[in-house]
Amino acid sequence: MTQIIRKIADLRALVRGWKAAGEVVGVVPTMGALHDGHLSLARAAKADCQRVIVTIFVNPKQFNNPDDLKQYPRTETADAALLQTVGVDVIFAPQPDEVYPDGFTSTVSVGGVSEPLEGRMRPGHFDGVATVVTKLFGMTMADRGYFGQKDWQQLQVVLRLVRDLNLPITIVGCETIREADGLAMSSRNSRLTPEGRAIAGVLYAAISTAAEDIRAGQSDRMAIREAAEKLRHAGFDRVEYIELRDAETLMPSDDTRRPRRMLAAAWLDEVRLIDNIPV
Ligand SMILES: Nc1ncnc2c1ncn2[C@@H]1O[C@H](COP(=O)(O)OP(=O)(O)OP(=O)(O)O)[C@@H](O)[C@H]1O
Ligand SMILES: CC(C)(CO)[C@@H](O)C(=O)[O-]
Ligand code: BAL
Repeated sequence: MTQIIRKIADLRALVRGWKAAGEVVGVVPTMGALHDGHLSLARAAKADCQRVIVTIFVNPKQFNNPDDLKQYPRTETADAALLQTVGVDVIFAPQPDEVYPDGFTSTVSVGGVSEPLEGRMRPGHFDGVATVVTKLFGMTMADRGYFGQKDWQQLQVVLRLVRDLNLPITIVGCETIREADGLAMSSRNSRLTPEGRAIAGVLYAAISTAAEDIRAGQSDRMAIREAAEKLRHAGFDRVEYIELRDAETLMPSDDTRRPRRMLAAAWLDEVRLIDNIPV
């Protein structure tokens, strides 16, 4: 039976018991409105760990856009039913004042990898993510943390955070789960209109073709320009960025000996879609 816990003290008491019994604890941090992408992380955690905690917390500190925070989908009852089917032990779903009580003033800020791309477009976003993730690791005392590659830059930020602060947790990056047309599953997809949803798969198709063309010898700049054209032609409202970067540092890179990643963000129906693939 999946248990819902809202208080940090209750969670810690339970986890202490598990740890005393020598059990490995996995955590899957989420903001809820769960889909198969999240469930794949929970399943990966179940495969590796004796105990699995899924956290559901719409973290106000990582939203730079108040409308985005207000409109963020909240579906806790359905989420709990889904997590029950995966055999998750605990849903930790605290209220904001449990996580950020009066007098809270600390911020965790990861340099370098947090700064470009999402960091530039969503000022303060990764400080909010790094702060809450550090707190969730502390609250859950988990041995392993599961994150999706869909949020590639976030995964690199978390890996850097754990290395820099010597946090006693192993981070596992899990593959992006996609809809049949290639669209990366995301809670925000539910805000697309039927017309928008019909063209949203072009984002993955366009960056996949660009990556193939680059591997075949086309210039990075030309391949990226063609991908952006395809998005505009399909009906995307705005392409925020399509960039080829070092996969770990997220800095511009033409060093083909190191892993590189193509990352993109584009607007459709006032929904901001992101995606990324290896090159
Ligand atoms: N399609 C997916 N495949 C694999 N992991 C995913 C996918 N979508 C989200 N995740 C991962 O699930 C975790 C929680 O993400 P989050 O709750 O923000 O969901 P989301 O669907 O990405 O929502 P958003 O609309 O905010 O992008 C993150 O580690 C994220 O990378
Ligand atoms: C990791 C996370 C749960 C932190 O709030 C969030 O950024 C997310 O859902 O990817
Ligand atoms: N999925 C990353 C969290 C966010 O977009 O705020």
